[in-house]
Amino acid sequence: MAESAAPSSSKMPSEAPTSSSATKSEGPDPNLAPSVIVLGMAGSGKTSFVQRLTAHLHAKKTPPYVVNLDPAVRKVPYPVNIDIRDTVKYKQVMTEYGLGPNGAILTSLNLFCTRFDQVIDLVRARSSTVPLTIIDTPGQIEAFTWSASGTIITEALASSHPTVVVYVCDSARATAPATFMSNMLYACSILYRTKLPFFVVFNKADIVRPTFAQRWMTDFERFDEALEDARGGYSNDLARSLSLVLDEFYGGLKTVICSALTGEGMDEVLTAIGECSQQYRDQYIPLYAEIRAKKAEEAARKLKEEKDSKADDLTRDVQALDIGTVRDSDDESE
Ligand SMILES: Nc1nc2c(ncn2[C@@H]2O[C@H](COP(=O)(O)OP(=O)(O)OP(=O)(O)O)[C@@H](O)[C@H]2O)c(=O)[nH]1
Repeated sequence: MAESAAPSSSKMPSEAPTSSSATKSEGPDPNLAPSVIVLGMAGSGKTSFVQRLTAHLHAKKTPPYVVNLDPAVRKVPYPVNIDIRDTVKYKQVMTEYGLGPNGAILTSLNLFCTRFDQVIDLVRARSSTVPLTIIDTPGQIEAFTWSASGTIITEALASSHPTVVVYVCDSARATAPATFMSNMLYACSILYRTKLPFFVVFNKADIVRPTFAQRWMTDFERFDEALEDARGGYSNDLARSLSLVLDEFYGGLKTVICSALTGEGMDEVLTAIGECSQQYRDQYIPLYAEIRAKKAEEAARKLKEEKDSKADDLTRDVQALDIGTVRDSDDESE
């Protein structure tokens, strides 16, 4: 890792890790600086957004701590503190294990995540001197959001200190109602999967003003009209139904309009991060405590079941032994 703690990539884990040593047993510290996980579809502008937000914070003389989790990116255009590429060589992973691009990204993340506890330690150590930690993720969103290592990394951060998810949406592409709906479905699934405080950034506002998207989220009729204009047949019917389903999701959703190109909206992004960090303290920590208590209860129940079943086996063995002993002594007396 750039503040380097390097897991060796010479051995490929046979499958994705299933648990993390990164999970801090003592529970989250709400007073540490928040970590911001930046997600979004390929090309939505995640890296440009991280670059702009980093520059914005540098200009305010409060530089952030920055982590790059994209092993396949050729050039990182911002000052990075921890870079997955210093630890895992993506091209080497590809040739060594005969993998395609996506398999190599997943494997690189798996390798990195086995030592993510060291990243957490570094992030926590810097927490008193930086306003926030920004985490850039791989281009293919599913490599992070639907992988075991993505879940482990997210949970390791969330169980350590305030963690916020930012979903970057490409406003220019979202003008098509079906693409907009795909983005919203993705955003919604990430929210329900991570349960973390969350907001959507409508990026590339310099190309298209994303006020249309905000209107679609608050006024179903407007979205319906856009669907009529798009004339997409079955997919429009589907988008219409989904829009009604997503109504509740839209209701509690924070959105920010920004442009990573011009720098528009960066103060609003910082405000949203602040609000989400507070939401983490007020809502996620109690939820997390509840989840931990449930898990501990479940583990204790399983342990007791195992012990009881072993005790039953032992009793049966002893009984069988007794019967054998009685038979043996009967045989002897005969
Ligand atoms: N006009 C404009 N272009 C942008 C903006 N943000 C990003 N771009 C452009 O969009 C393209 C993709 O941006 P990236 O930052 O590489 O997007 P990404 O999501 O990190 O891409 P991958 O990680 O490769 O999926 C680049 O050509 C950027 O210059 C923006 O706010 N306005």
